[in-house]
Amino acid sequence: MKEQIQKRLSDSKAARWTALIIVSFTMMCGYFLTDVMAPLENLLTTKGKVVYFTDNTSMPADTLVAKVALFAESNALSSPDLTVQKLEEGARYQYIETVEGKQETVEKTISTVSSGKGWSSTEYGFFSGAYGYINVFLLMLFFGGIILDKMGVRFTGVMSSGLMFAGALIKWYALQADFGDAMLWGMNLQVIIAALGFSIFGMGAEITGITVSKVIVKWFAGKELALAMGLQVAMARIGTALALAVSLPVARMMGDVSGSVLVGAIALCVGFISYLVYCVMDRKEDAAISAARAEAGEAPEEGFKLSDLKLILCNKGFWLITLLCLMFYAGVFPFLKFATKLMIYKYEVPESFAGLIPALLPFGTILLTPVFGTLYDRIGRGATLMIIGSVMLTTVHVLFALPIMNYWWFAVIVMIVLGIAFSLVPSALWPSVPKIIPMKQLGSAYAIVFYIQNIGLAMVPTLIGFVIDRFSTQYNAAGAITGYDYTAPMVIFAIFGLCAIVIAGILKQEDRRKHYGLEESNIKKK
Ligand SMILES: C[C@H](N)C(=O)N[C@@H](CCCCN)C(=O)O
Repeated sequence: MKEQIQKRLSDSKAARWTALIIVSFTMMCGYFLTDVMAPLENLLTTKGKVVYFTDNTSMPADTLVAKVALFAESNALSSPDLTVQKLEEGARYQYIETVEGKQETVEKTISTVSSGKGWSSTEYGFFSGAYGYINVFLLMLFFGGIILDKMGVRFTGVMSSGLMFAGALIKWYALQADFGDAMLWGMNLQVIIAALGFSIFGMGAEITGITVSKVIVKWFAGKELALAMGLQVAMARIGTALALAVSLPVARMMGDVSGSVLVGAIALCVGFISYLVYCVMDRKEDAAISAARAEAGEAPEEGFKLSDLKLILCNKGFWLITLLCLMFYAGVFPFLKFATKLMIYKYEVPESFAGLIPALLPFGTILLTPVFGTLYDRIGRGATLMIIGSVMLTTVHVLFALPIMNYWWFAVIVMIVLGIAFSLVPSALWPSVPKIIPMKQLGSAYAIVFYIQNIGLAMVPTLIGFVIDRFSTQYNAAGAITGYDYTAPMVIFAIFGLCAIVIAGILKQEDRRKHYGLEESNIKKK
């Protein structure tokens, strides 16, 4: 038996960590594209051009033109003959601004000018939720799990990472093209085509996600499984953090939001190639497994049967993990899509820096997810970690909802707490699935968890976008938007957190009854 174990490629530390890095890189590129539009919400929902000044403030271009004209008129200066088209980077303009109740003449220099798209918050919410539409409504994620268990990680991974790339290209095409006023289903045609691209991308990203999970279990079962999953999630978070931090600067530099998506599409092309490299390793690992089995006189492992689905679906522990995943992630990923604008309007952070505060969230998790993963590997307590994380998530959303402490530093502290919660739950949740479901059904099991989770990822942004348009947007007498009150959307996010606490509590009880081992360590003593 010992000899057989030595022959597997995954028994080489270097080989299994290399495999992990390669597949995690592909996933990281996917996460970059997933959140690349989040910091651009303000730009996407502004009509016409937006000017960014060197002092990191910004304003719609037509507002600046009007203010400059008004300044010239009230100071009896000759009219500047300025139009939005004539605004130039590096040019200085004077106008009147109300600072702390007093009117002051300010002089600002334009840093960059970018094109807004004039989407409504509902359109932005519809577009953000599109990530999950094909997965949920066409059951593609569900079928993706079956394809994974039937066809294996090589075929499925190549197919899904190819879909991510194709979806990103469609999204980029939609954003850089001009569709004029063309409408479909009551929405701008650009929104619909960009959403189609994002849906295809989302299908690829989720199927790649379950494939990568199966790859990690294949190489790390009985070894550093939670640490490996934690590191994969940490690399994914680097993708999210980079998206939140660099997306707006890139869009400003390239003069249009499509520039950031193009960078993501290029990264995905590299991610696709890196998965092809993993396939070479996987083929060798499979050959080693088959050879070792033949040598030991063992029959090849039985394949996945559709009847296996019943075993998954009848497992109460599995459903609790799935529902916890739905509620917890509904409170995090959709929140990130709206967090930059929350920073601008509730905490008065200049738009140029506003994306950096939500970016703290994934940055914190880069370090903490593997740390909590190691903790779970060594001392267990998985169900407890999930309860603590859910309590933190709820507290954070309640704090964001309350009309108190509207200071940027408070938002930073709360975001760091959210980062800890966002490390605790994923580092315990994902390695707990193989404790409840056997390896040969794992692809389908992860697919069902992801499927249910995607219902939240698809519907919650749409719901929040609608709630912001309907209940949070404040207007002046002339009908222009003056600000946003985020109480209602944040209360909705807090409710998801509350549900997560209840479910995590029941899961811990169920673990005590069924002995899944969620509170036990992962590393098997030899
Ligand atoms: C969005 C995706 N379905 C997801 O849930 N991703 C998780 C990581 C899943 C890792 C499973 N081994 C995340 O926390 O980003």
